[in-house]
Amino acid sequence: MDKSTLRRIDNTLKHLTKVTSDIENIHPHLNETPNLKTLKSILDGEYHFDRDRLKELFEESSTFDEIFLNKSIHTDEHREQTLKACKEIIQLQIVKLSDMEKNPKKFLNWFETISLCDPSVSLKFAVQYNLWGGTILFLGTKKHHERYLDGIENGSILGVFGLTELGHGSNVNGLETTATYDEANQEFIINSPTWNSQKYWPGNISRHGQMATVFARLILRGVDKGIHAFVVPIRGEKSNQYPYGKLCDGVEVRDISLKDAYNGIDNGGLLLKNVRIPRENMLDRFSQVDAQGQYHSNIPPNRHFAMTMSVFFIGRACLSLNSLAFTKAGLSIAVNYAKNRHQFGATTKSKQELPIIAYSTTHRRLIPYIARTYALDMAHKTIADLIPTYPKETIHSYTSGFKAITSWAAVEALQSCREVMGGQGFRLCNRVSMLRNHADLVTTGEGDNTVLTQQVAKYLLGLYHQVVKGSKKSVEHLSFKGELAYINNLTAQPPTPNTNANQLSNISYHQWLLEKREFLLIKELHSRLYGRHDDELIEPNTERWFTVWNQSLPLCIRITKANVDRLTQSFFLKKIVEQSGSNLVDTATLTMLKNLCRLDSLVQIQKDFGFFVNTGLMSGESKWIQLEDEITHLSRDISQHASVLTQAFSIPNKFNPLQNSIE
Ligand SMILES: Cc1cc2nc3c(=O)[nH]c(=O)nc-3n(C[C@H](O)[C@H](O)[C@H](O)COP(=O)(O)OP(=O)(O)OC[C@H]3O[C@@H](n4cnc5c(N)ncnc54)[C@H](O)[C@@H]3O)c2cc1C
Repeated sequence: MDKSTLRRIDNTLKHLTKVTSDIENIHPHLNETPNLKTLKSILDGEYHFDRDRLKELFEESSTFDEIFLNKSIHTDEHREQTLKACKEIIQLQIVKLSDMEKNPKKFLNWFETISLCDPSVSLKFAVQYNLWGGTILFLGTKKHHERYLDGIENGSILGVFGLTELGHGSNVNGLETTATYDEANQEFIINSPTWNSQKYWPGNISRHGQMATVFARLILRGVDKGIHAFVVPIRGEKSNQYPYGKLCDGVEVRDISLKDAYNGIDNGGLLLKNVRIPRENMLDRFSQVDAQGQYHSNIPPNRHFAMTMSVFFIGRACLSLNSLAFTKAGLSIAVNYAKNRHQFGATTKSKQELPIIAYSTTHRRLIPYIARTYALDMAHKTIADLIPTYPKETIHSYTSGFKAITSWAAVEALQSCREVMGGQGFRLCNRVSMLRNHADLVTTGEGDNTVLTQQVAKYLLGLYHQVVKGSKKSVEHLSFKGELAYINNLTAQPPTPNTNANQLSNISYHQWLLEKREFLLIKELHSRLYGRHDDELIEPNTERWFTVWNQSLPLCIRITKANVDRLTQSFFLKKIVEQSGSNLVDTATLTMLKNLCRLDSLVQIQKDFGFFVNTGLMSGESKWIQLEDEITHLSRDISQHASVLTQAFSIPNKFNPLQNSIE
């Protein structure tokens, strides 16, 4: 990482530590209603026109009617409707494929908005644009760009991203497909040597895909050069009999029948039997094979695979936003229900039944998730701002951590919405159980969450180790940089509030707790791996190292959660400070944002209460009761504005049932 990058990160982080003191001054009361228009414009962001155009299309075109929620439809019909919907979105020409690189903010905004309609549509784009398109854009060179990018963007060349195999999912480094170079013909021979080596899962395989990027082991003169990507045609000329083209020689496909969700996607298995492709079909941005079969690469062999995979962070950010959009829709629908559903009354004699949104348990089952959704939304917006300037490895860590925590939170939130809606939550037409099932896939797709947390923990551990290794100084006297710069300002004792206010409502106190937790967890992982055991250090990359690492995997999940919670709070605060500097935002709206931030931090702290008490970071006899009361009261106070908060998500009417009555 160069010095100017480090300086820039340090400045941003310094700014973030300062913002809490500014923010405490915003008026704390929640009596006034926040401004719906202002909230909506903050959430819609600078590309709000793009959002409006897409939402207009969803409302007006019957292609976006979710027929599968009202009756059983044939899978083929669902798949064709999904493709038709994608083509109608493409016709709006809102984004270009190159926006993934040149304007990720616009691209992410677009992707989040398309996640509001049938989720199969957004996943079809994840396959077509992020994965198939992304491999050509990021791993290919000019010749590939000229040949394929336009067709991918306008939907005339539908493609597959063939990474996962039946035998290897998370550990794709172990995949078996081979690409053997045939010097005489200047061709690669792509082969699936075993049943387990078939490409398994990719969308667009079983029906629509014409081409595929296939990840395979490059074999040159009998030597395995590791995993590289190749463009392989899988279907040929189209005809009446084969509207998407007849399978090419040596290509065998199978369909992965019905799934729990995303049935508009034609996921399948792909076996390649010695399929020949020309030499130029190797995606050669990072490494090349010349006509004589000589291998050239500027990247050290041990970094090649990581480098190849590192380009896909944008797809991971898209899936994260996918699950966030599902949560927004689910919360809107559940709030509609809770407002309109009346059960029981204040007394047995009272004729007037109460809307279930009046019950304290409903507050607790919905409002913290609304707070989390706002917090994660602001965090994703901040990450989108940082993508062009931050180092790739930091963005990789952010997008991995946020994808994991956002999708896990989405499943939890949508289950809560489902239960709040009683039996109505089960009806597919009310969408919530459907959204929950789709959010569930996000915990596995684009990298299994549990596996991703190991990458975040490794990144943070590496940064920590760089500073502490070989130093005789205690941690307090070391100077951390970049992501870990916050450690330099960590005080032993928590900040005391300026006024007589309750410490638990103090945002600086939350920040201190969240920072301390992350720091202590990273320190713990470091001492397990780099500390002395029976007075000796563990040699890295040994069986013993692996045993300790393996035992520490649950800790990696905790570290990722701690890292994402800390970042979420800082990024949310940063956005609030930006808004407070604008004359357009009224005090009631700012107050609401601040209290959503406060509630989210408190809920995350409560989830890990045992840790905070056990480490002495929180003490006091009735702390748990105080924390519980604070969350209950904040949830109650915010609940009176639940409708405004969820209306600001502006879910199109078509996808937002139960707004006026329950049928
Ligand atoms: C609907 C859908 C669409 C998909 N689309 C595509 C696509 O277009 N292209 C493509 O290439 N792939 C695609 N995939 C595949 C997807 O990327 C994989 O499912 C994912 O990477 C996980 O692999 P797996 O399913 O083999 O799970 P496994 O790797 O078998 O994992 C199972 C469990 O083992 C755990 N585990 C694995 N390794 C470790 C470890 N080191 N430490 C601790 N725990 C571990 C995981 O946490 C997980 O819980 C798709 C999958 C689905 C479901």
